[in-house]
Amino acid sequence: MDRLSKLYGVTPAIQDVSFKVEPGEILGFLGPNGAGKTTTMRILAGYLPATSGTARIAGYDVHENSLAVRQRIGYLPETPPLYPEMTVEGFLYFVARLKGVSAGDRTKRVKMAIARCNLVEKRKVLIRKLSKGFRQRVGIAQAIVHDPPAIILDEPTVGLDPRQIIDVRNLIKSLAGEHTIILSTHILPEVSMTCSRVAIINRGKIVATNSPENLMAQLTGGAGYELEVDGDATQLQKLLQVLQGVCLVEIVPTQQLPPNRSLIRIVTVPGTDPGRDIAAVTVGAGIGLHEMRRTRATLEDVFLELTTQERRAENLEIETGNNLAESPISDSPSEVPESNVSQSQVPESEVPESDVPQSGEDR
Ligand SMILES: Nc1ncnc2c1ncn2[C@@H]1O[C@H](COP(=O)(O)OP(=O)(O)OP(=O)(O)O)[C@@H](O)[C@H]1O
Repeated sequence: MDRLSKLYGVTPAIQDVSFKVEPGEILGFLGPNGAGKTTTMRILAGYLPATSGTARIAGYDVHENSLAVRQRIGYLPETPPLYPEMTVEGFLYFVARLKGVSAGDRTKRVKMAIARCNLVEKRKVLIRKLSKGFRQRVGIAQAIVHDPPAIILDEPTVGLDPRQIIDVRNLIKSLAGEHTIILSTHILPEVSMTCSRVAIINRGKIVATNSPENLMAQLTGGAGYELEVDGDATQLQKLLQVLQGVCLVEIVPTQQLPPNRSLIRIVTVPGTDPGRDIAAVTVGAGIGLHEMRRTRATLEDVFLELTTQERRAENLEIETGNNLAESPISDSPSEVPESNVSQSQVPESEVPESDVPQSGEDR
């Protein structure tokens, strides 16, 4: 996707969003609430027109060829588009037909989706009788039933219990390779556990794209060392603080060390490694060094660093009055929400239930 923007009325929900997803990879689209994830997912899925910019899936422009795109993607919106009075199997036959799977292939595809999503025992059960975790699996099954090359999952684990979350994450991981997956989430561990690459969005703008490991390595906001030393470390703190490559030295209050021992946390300057000097200064000062270990930035550190940097810069601009043209994204809905979505772009999930068969027998 290239420089995708969406205005709701005059309020920008996303601005100049660009990223590329390689075949077979799982890209995590990570951002806090209201960052613009759902808006981006819906544009990609061909259900919402962008105000400007372009996006292509499997070579097809999501706006100009939205029908072709919808046949080539599986989309799981935040609320799965399920029909409670249908059986799991009946619903999947219905979706397969809707997605253009030929009558001859339907049984094979439905069986495959049921098996992939571990729904064999539930295939004859009415959807309304399923737990949330199983419904989510049905949601994923409907997204893969037509074997699309790309799958778009909007917050796929929201509202699930820890066991269900693990199951759904494993299911998603097992789909990579065969399918290209974009998964939006505001949950950090979801990204590090499931995704090979991450795009971080904050207030409508992409602030970083990389593998979780590279992000953690590059933005070493929390990287450095932890030292366990004998006695009071106040003097050592002063000596370490002036070393080249050292950003911050703090004595961490902890009950977990034996008496007369101190824990020191050192944050280092990104791209430097003053480990040898830290050890030399400590030992040279005659201080007993029990342990010295490296600490690395977590994805959480990276995320906080990126999202708070933006906010800090923005606050500064507001304070100096430079931000009048670019007002921050408002959380209040504008008057022109979905009205610019044409009827043909309304997803199946939004089809009134009266328009769909009420039994699972429509094949
Ligand atoms: N239909 C709409 N009309 C007006 N504003 C909207 C509409 N939908 C979303 N917005 C606004 O656009 C911004 C981005 O919303 P979006 O739902 O894309 O974010 P999100 O990252 O998916 O958030 P969440 O994780 O809370 O679902 C928000 O400020 C939101 O209030």
